[in-house]
Amino acid sequence: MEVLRVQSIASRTVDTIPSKFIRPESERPDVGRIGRAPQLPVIDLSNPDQESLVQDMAKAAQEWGIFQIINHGIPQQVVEELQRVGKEFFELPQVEKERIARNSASPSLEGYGTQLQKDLQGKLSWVDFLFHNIWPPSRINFDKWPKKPASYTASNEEYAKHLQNVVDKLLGTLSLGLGIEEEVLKKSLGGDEFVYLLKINYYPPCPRPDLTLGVVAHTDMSALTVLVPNDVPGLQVCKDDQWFIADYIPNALVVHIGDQIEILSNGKYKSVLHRTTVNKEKARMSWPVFCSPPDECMIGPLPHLTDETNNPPKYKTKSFKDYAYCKLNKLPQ
Ligand SMILES: O=C(O)CCC(=O)C(=O)O
Ligand SMILES: [Fe+2]
Repeated sequence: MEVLRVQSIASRTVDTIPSKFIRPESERPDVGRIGRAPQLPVIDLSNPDQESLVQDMAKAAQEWGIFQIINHGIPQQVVEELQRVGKEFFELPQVEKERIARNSASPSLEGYGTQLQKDLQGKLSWVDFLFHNIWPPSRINFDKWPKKPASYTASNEEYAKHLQNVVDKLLGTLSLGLGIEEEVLKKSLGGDEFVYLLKINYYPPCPRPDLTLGVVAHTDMSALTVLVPNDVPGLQVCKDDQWFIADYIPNALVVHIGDQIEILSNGKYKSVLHRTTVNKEKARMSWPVFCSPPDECMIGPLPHLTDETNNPPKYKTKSFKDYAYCKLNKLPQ
């Protein structure tokens, strides 16, 4: 069955978009009216003063649930390679991309595709994507990795190798920020079985960016997400019930706190509500890596952080697999 991709629709539309992409007025990005974020918190991962690093990151995770990291140790050229090969993949002829299309009948998210979640209004989003795991090796299925360009595999493996150090540092620092031992969050999330799922979002240019959204408002179901953006802005974040346009500084990585860390922290850290807008002239792209516990891992508020009388658990304990099933099917948790 042929699936129509947003990229193909975009290449045929000049000044209108199909009605399936038009969001109800209350959901439109409303770029003219909403505010610009003062600046997403910036965390310097190379800060030698551990105490201030811990405090700054914990504050950002509590107040925003999202921050940018600089001096993260991933060489710029490794990030640029990741971007280059991903962009080249999306610029291939459609038949080439369809070779690794996601099988919509399979429970796996991996592969090239369009629209993942059932939208309650039956609306579509202005984005195509590619999903595949990049870590650990036991979770990698190269059948869903592009064969073109030829350097795709090496560039993604190199990025995954560097990313692990960053993720370990983030988890360690966030643990200390909760007043618990450095290794607790990582251990609770499956330790070395922690799964890194790369997504590439490709938002084609859109003649009516005022009417549609790239990704609709959501929180990530991961534990945390580390994202490389391209140079086209479009991320909006919700803080204290207000939407803001988020600006980020060049070469920073954007870290989202996801649902699993909100749950483990018993709500102290916030899973950020966010969405994306699209651009009239340029393709926007982003490379989030969703870092999540393995399917059978049980996640609930950490016993270190709760007590039945003063601070009872605010969330149920359940396997990540059950959590993900409810989230993707919009069922109560
Ligand atoms: O493109 C972005 O900046 C964010 C994408 C996103 O939120 C997602 O894919 O979950
Ligand atoms: Fe997201």
